[in-house]
Amino acid sequence: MAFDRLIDKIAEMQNPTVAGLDPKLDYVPEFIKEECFAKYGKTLEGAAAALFEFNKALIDALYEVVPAIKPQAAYYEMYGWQGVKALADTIAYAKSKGMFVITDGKRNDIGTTMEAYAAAHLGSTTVAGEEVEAFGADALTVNGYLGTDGIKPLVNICKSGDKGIFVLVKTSNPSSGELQDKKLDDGTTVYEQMGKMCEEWGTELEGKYGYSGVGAVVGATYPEQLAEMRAKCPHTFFLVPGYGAQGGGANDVKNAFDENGLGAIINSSRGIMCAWKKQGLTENDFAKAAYNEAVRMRDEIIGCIGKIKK
Ligand SMILES: O=C(O)c1cc(=O)[nH]c(=O)n1[C@@H]1O[C@H](COP(=O)(O)O)[C@@H](O)[C@H]1O
Repeated sequence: MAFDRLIDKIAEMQNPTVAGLDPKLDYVPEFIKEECFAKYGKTLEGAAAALFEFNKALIDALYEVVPAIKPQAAYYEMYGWQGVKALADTIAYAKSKGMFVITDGKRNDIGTTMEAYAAAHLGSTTVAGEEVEAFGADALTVNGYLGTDGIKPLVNICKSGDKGIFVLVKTSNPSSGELQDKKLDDGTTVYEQMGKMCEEWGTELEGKYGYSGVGAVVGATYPEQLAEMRAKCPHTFFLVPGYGAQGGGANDVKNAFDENGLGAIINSSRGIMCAWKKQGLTENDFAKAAYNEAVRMRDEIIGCIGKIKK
């Protein structure tokens, strides 16, 4: 099961974090952009080449200390098909370095269309009888608010292809409570209900460490809800965004973990990509700064939760 592989890497590295690769062109240092624009012009192709060079340098700096990356698809799609190719190339490169890849697409649709998304991001696509992998991530973020029809196709592919999903449960953004905190007739909240559905969907994808292949997204910006959901969803592995740039710290995310330090992976995107700004370094040292920040983040979280035990 895919999250068993992720847990193995987390425990081996003693690092429950994921580096978010959300590379706006503004974050890419001038020297990389100049090289790429000289080669391809100030075009989508030039921009996409710059994103990939930036990502490659970050992956090279991080892969020995950070178990996973999470590229958010929007930052690639905004540069057209050339950007989407940079996403595919980034996924392939991270996998070649042994990293676990979570594509952040927050996808959802009705059953048949969801099957197409599932094939695109986690499974394979049939071309004239040949099975071809399209993006090939290990896991995908999804929106479960269309219900079981939108999740079932993913569960099937996760089962056959050793993949996982993270379903949005309690998101990190300020207005997430407008809908997710609403109380239902039985007194529970909408996000609680979604957590319960993750537990149910996950029964088909049991893992050896007690966590299923159906994970949940719960934001670092809501530490109380993190604790509540950790207790209520004992088989659901959490992806926790909101650390760093959105204000979350180690104390806010510690509730996401179980007594063995398992059960969650904490994301930081801008905090890692733009770390040089806070370290008195120049943008040319962005990769070194990203490494420093990844190590600091790891040490801060491990300092709070203790050694990770499988
Ligand atoms: O699914 C996500 O990853 C996600 C869910 C959520 O509730 N909040 C959230 O910030 N994210 C993503 O996590 C990343 C956070 O980025 P930083 O705030 O720069 O660390 C972005 O890619 C967001 O799209």
